[in-house]
Amino acid sequence: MQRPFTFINCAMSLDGKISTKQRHQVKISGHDDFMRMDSLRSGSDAIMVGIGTVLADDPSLTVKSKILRDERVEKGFEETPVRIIVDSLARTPLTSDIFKKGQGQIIIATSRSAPSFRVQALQEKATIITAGEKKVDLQKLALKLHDMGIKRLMVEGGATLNWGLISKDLVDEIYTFIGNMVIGGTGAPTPVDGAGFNQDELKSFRLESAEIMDAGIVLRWSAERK
Ligand SMILES: NC(=O)C1=CN([C@@H]2O[C@H](COP(=O)(O)OP(=O)(O)OC[C@H]3O[C@@H](n4cnc5c(N)ncnc54)[C@H](OP(=O)(O)O)[C@@H]3O)[C@@H](O)[C@H]2O)C=CC1
Ligand SMILES: Nc1nc(O)c(N)c(N[C@@H]2O[C@H](COP(=O)(O)O)[C@@H](O)[C@H]2O)n1
Repeated sequence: MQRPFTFINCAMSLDGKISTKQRHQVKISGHDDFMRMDSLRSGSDAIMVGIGTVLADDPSLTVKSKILRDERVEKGFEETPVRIIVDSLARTPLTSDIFKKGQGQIIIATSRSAPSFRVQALQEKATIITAGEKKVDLQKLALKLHDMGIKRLMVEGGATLNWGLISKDLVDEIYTFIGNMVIGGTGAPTPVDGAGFNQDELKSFRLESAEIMDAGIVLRWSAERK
């Protein structure tokens, strides 16, 4: 299957949480890790998030460094990589920051269950891709994105989208920044939530690097294929 090289980047607390139990965004990374993330954004053809992250964090997903934006333009790319929201029911608010900041293509990946009035409203602002009946079929979406020229895809969560991709073997690398705070909370999201694997289904990743950064550490993992 021809699909983009896909990697997840996330930041978690030392106790393995990516936001609070109220799903409020937490600044886990420090300056250097945000710069590392910006550089990963800039080197990608597209950046993807789930609708849960849009509703919780309202991210813009733009490249923050002017130097990196200028480098992209010099190479003939848009300042901002393509931004993709995985949103089965087309719930993305029309007032989202993603529509207000940055340039370039925005893709909303929906399912056939999305109400047509919401799809029509979003069509004014974004390219709509339909894949799947109730939920977005991530394998079909990956194929379509590859056909559209997206060869390197950065995923910025959240917990449920990460599960959807990893459980379908669609992830090649994971970067995890581990920060120096404890968030706690049984219901607070972790890097990968969803249904979870049974013992005989666990996915393995190989540790490629570990680098002390800010007040924490950044790990890079690559998928071990069976
Ligand atoms: N620290 C960090 O690095 C980061 C933290 N976060 C945090 O994560 C939380 C958000 O995570 P979460 O609530 O899990 O939301 P996600 O961003 O993971 O979005 C999940 C939603 O995506 C949609 N979706 C559609 N198809 C699929 C599919 N096949 N598989 C999986 N999901 C699918 C579903 O909604 P629908 O059915 O409506 O389409 C689903 O509920 C927030 O608290 C945010 O702050 C987020 C990013 C990074
Ligand atoms: N890498 C990282 N470190 C943190 O501490 C974070 N809280 C996040 N969150 C992610 O960054 C997105 C914000 O993007 P914009 O600055 O709006 O472009 C947010 O939605 C999370 O995906 N990441």
